[in-house]
Amino acid sequence: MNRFCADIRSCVKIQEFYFFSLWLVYCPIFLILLFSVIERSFSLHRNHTLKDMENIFQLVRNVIPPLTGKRHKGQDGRIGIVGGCREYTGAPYFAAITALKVGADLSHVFCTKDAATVIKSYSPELIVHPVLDSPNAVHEVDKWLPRLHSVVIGPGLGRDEALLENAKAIIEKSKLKGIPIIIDADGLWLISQQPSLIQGYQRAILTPNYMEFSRLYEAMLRDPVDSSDHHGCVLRLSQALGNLTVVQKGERDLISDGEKVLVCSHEGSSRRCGGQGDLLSGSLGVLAHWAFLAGAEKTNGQNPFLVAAFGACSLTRQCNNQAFQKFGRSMTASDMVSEVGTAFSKLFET
Ligand SMILES: NC(=O)C1=CN([C@@H]2O[C@H](COP(=O)(O)OP(=O)(O)OC[C@H]3O[C@@H](n4cnc5c(N)ncnc54)[C@H](OP(=O)(O)O)[C@@H]3O)[C@@H](O)[C@H]2O)[C@@H](O)CC1
Ligand SMILES: Nc1ncnc2c1ncn2[C@@H]1O[C@H](COP(=O)(O)OP(=O)(O)OP(=O)(O)O)[C@@H](O)[C@H]1O
Ligand SMILES: [Mg+2]
Repeated sequence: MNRFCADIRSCVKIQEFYFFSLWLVYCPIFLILLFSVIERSFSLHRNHTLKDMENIFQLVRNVIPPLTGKRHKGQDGRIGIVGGCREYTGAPYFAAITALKVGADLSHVFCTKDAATVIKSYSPELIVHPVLDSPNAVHEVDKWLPRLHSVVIGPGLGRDEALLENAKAIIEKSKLKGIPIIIDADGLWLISQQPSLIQGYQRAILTPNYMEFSRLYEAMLRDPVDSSDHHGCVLRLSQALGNLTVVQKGERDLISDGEKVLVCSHEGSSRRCGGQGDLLSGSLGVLAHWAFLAGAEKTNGQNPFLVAAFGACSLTRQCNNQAFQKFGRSMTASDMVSEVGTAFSKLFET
């Protein structure tokens, strides 16, 4: 009986040993196969995304006007910035100077009287109109509109009722002339109070940050933002506004015209100082004009405002990346402005 039990025990041990050796042989093979499948699917996804990004970069390159001796001052862009009040003089400056550094020929700022001298003193390159709080503000800006290729409404505008009323009338005048309009900052505050002002005007691009997006979304969809579905939210907001272009800024920028969602995750940095969105809206002022002018052939049939927005997001993030490498934590929006030229060449001219 003892011997019988010993036989059974040794038999069980042999079986255990057998299964253990099988496990030793097959487990690594299984793991290698599993990892190779996972690796393959990730790298396929990565290649796919990189290829898509490269295609859109190429479309941005296509719309950039070549620098030739045949063009006269003004042809590459006359951009208007509507914003700048007693409290905020930095925001319209960052937007306007970025427009120039991206390649516009002339950059106009329409701001309050208080802000004008301050903004002029930052830069002799800007043309500054101290009209926004004057009784005939709308007429004063309207005089210039036929000469402007795009307008950026909102950086540093503030929330004074009279200024918002003037901004509203300037948006209406710009729409009548078919001018591309970029709406940012307090301009978005105005739109979230009165969405019909811009609804259905497909030459408009809205550039909300996190907070501005939530306000707009709640105003239009009567629901809070679904934080598990960012793509769906930006798509729905664009659709609700009549398929105009929405750029939701954040860790990744999501850009939608209600049909497509482009993602810009170009490497920036973790530094979140104020003014970065102003660089984005200023550069978008120029790129929207260039893409709109270039026509469908140059953008391969893609919505020109999607292409422009992708270009502006990539450029802003590249400026952020370069400035952060130089200055680290002390980096500010002015340091990013200094990087516009090299960032632009690196992304679009190499
Ligand atoms: N140098 C200058 O002159 C500059 C002037 N500027 C001008 O200032 C004006 C107001 O613009 P704005 O962006 O500060 O106003 P608004 O939309 O109310 O947001 C404010 C609140 O939103 C929140 N918040 C924001 N992001 C968030 C996030 N990711 N995740 C979560 N929360 C987030 C955050 O809330 P908090 O953290 O404080 O609770 C924050 O306080 C406008 O004219 C603009 O052009 C700027 O351009 C900067 C440079
Ligand atoms: N978490 C993040 N990581 C990387 N980049 C970001 C992040 N958040 C925003 N950005 C980038 O910073 C730029 C400005 O976005 P932001 O949300 O700061 O705008 P904003 O609040 O309007 O800025 P401003 O201070 O000029 O008003 C965009 O180009 C965006 O891509
Ligand atoms: Mg902003």
